[in-house]
Amino acid sequence: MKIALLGNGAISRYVQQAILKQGLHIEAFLLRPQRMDEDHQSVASDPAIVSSVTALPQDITHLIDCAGHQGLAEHGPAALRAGLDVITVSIGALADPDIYDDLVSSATQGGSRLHLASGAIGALDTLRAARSGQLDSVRYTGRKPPQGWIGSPAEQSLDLQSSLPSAQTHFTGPARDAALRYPKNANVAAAVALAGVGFDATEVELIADPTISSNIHEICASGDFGSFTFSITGNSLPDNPRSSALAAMSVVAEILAINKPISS
Ligand SMILES: NC(=O)C1=CN([C@@H]2O[C@H](COP(=O)(O)OP(=O)(O)OC[C@H]3O[C@@H](n4cnc5c(N)ncnc54)[C@H](OP(=O)(O)O)[C@@H]3O)[C@@H](O)[C@H]2O)C=CC1
Ligand SMILES: O=C([O-])CC(=O)C(=O)O
Repeated sequence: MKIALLGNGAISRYVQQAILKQGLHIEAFLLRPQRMDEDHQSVASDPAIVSSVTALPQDITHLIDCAGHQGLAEHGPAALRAGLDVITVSIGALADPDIYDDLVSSATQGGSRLHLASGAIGALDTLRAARSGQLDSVRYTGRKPPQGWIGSPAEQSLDLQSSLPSAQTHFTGPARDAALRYPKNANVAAAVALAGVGFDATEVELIADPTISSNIHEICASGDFGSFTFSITGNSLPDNPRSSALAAMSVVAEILAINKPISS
């Protein structure tokens, strides 16, 4: 397994430290051209720093996308066409039908696969199993402290900088709209949609809540299997209040799963 990392933000930095502890090496970083001069020696010995898939070393087998929707849309298809497996946490990008189709046709062409990390949520296995029967309804609620929504459309309806008097809903609608409008905040909505009833039938509510200090994600689903409610209170990454630590951990888990003879 020869790994290249796409992006060098909060999730990428967590992944770098975690996989090095597991004895895996980072062979290359795929970064924006203006980021190529930054120092990455602390986490990888002499990595290649490139700004396109074609410039990656020939022996790279996996591209790990920690760069968000734009990064996946820009580099994912080229990597898949070149035969690299791609692991991504930028799942909301798949809500755009053009990007989705491009990723599917590129993987088919390259004989490669796109692996979706589970991200900041759990219970996706339950949804996947439940949809084999009739899955009637799936509702996802994402709740973060006000600062977790900074830089999102929540800013248009709420003053996130001053203290909100109470929890405020700033989005209700289908998962497709949530994922496309909140590229840094609603990847979980996309993961829930893809595992369950799809982007258009999954109902989403997004809430800025001044009474909490963690990111709380909840799924309520019902169908032939019965019903379930899943809730997780996720700590943020120290470098980015928007992103839960579990999202970065799920990327690490996905990388480690690739070399295991038994997948669990
Ligand atoms: N599935 C899930 O549950 C979750 C998914 N996410 C997704 O993960 C993404 C990353 O999160 P996080 O690490 O916290 O965010 P950060 O903003 O800390 O890091 C993003 C990194 O990606 C880089 N980047 C962005 N676009 C490109 C590009 N086109 N080419 C190369 N590099 C690029 C940024 O570079 P620069 O600084 O130059 O912009 C930056 O280094 C989020 O945007 C979100 O979409 C996040 C949390 C949970
Ligand atoms: O990290 C989280 O808690 C969730 C998140 O940002 C996303 O779904 O994009």
